[in-house]
Amino acid sequence: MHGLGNDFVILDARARPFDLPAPAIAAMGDRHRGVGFDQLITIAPATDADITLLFHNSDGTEAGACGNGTRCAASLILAETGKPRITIRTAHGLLAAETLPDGMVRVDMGKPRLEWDAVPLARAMDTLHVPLAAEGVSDAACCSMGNPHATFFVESLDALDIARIGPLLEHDPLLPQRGNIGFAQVLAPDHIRLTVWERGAGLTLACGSGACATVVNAVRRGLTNRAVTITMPGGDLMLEWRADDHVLMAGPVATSFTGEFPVG
Ligand SMILES: N[C@H](CCC[C@H](N)C(=O)O)C(=O)O
Repeated sequence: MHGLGNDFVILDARARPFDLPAPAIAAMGDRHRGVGFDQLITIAPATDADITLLFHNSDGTEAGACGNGTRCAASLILAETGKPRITIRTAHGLLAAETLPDGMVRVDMGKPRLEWDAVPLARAMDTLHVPLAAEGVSDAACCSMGNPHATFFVESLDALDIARIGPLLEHDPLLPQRGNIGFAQVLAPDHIRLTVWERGAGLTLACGSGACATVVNAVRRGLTNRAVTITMPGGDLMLEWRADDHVLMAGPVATSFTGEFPVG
């Protein structure tokens, strides 16, 4: 499936639990020799929710959150159960998802974490002004949506060589668990243009948790309203950082193909 070109292989492990080792995930994630994906999403049973979701990047590493993947997997369970709303157990807590009247899938991505050790950063500092820098960018705003995000607000995205500076910033020592790196251009108080270099997956067409982190950081910097459209290379997501601190994200989902994968 994909959400705005942010693509996923979604495995249903509810009937038969399995544990894929990191090298097997990376092999499946290889776009030339495997299936290829930004993230592998595993649907597992839950005792206190409709499902549990686990996320792995295409390099085999685990991620605590994945916004677009959550929307995609949620759409399967919403269709399967016929429920108007489902709950999802993730490493970032219990999330809720629903289908909107226009067919978009909306997820309540929970609350952002703004403390330096929650991002996490390497040492105590103000997460609104983090001295990360690379050619053309400086002064990041950081937060966690269950995974680490750094956002750079720039005059123009067109001047940046993101494929070059993205991996340098992802691996900066200030980010001990590495980071998802967002490059944001504020077009209007309700509109942001965003490209994300993802930890463990590289340049993506869209990133849901990155879009959540961007609206949070933009509002903290006084740059936008709390409700914004975020335009990424793959398309638009609708974001709202509500007064109760929850971040809501809505957008389209699509199924590319279905199949069976032998897990041994
Ligand atoms: N594509 C995902 C983000 C994956 C984050 C992952 N790259 C990490 O290591 O945290 C999304 O839509 O939120």
